[in-house]
Amino acid sequence: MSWTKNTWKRITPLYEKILAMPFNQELMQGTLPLEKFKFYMAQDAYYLGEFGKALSTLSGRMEKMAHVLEFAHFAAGAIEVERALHESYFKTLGIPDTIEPSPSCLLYTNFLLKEAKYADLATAVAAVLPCFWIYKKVGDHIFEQQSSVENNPYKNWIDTYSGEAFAESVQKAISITDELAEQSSPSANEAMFKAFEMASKLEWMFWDSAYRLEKWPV
Ligand SMILES: Cc1ncc(CO)c(N)n1
Ligand SMILES: Cc1ncsc1CCO
Repeated sequence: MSWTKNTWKRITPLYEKILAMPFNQELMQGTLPLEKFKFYMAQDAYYLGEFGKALSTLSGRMEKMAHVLEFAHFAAGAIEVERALHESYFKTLGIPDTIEPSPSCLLYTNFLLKEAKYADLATAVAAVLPCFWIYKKVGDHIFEQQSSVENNPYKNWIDTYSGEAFAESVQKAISITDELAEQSSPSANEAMFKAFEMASKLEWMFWDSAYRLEKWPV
């Protein structure tokens, strides 16, 4: 079984917890309070900028030219989505331009930047994969379930992550990760799993922190 197939099997209980989160359930129903969505949007803009830098670092660490190029495209894609958020939601929702990251957001982005720079290459790639794959799965799930909901105010968000362009990137990221896993030892494959699992937990925390409008304790 491929590394990614095996990993998805092991991560499924956590993925199901993510689907059941009130943030995602209410986003799907269109009932998520706007204040929570605005908080999420602002934090996600910060996230996408740092995520873009992590992908850029990974691009420069790749051995195959095809992979250098793919990760450069991913990095550009993340920054373009960030830009698009500023052009659409930021203007209409009146979100300020400078964003202080919440504790969970900073924890997640710093984890990704640290892995991208210092982890073994295969582990570093496994650390960024949940950002692609979990969003694709959540986006598809919400898209399939929301046909009964009319005029969902979060349609734009849903369309981004259930769309064809994002699907192509996700498929490429999955196949590069499997290629690197095949060239790695069983213990390296387990280190990859640990990084994937950590990033998946941080995805859960990111949604949870938005729902709670997380603040710094001091
Ligand atoms: C927190 C988070 N993870 C993943 C994605 C998908 O790029 C996103 N926009 N935000
Ligand atoms: C993972 C990801 N999220 C937003 S853009 C992007 C890279 C795809 O181009």
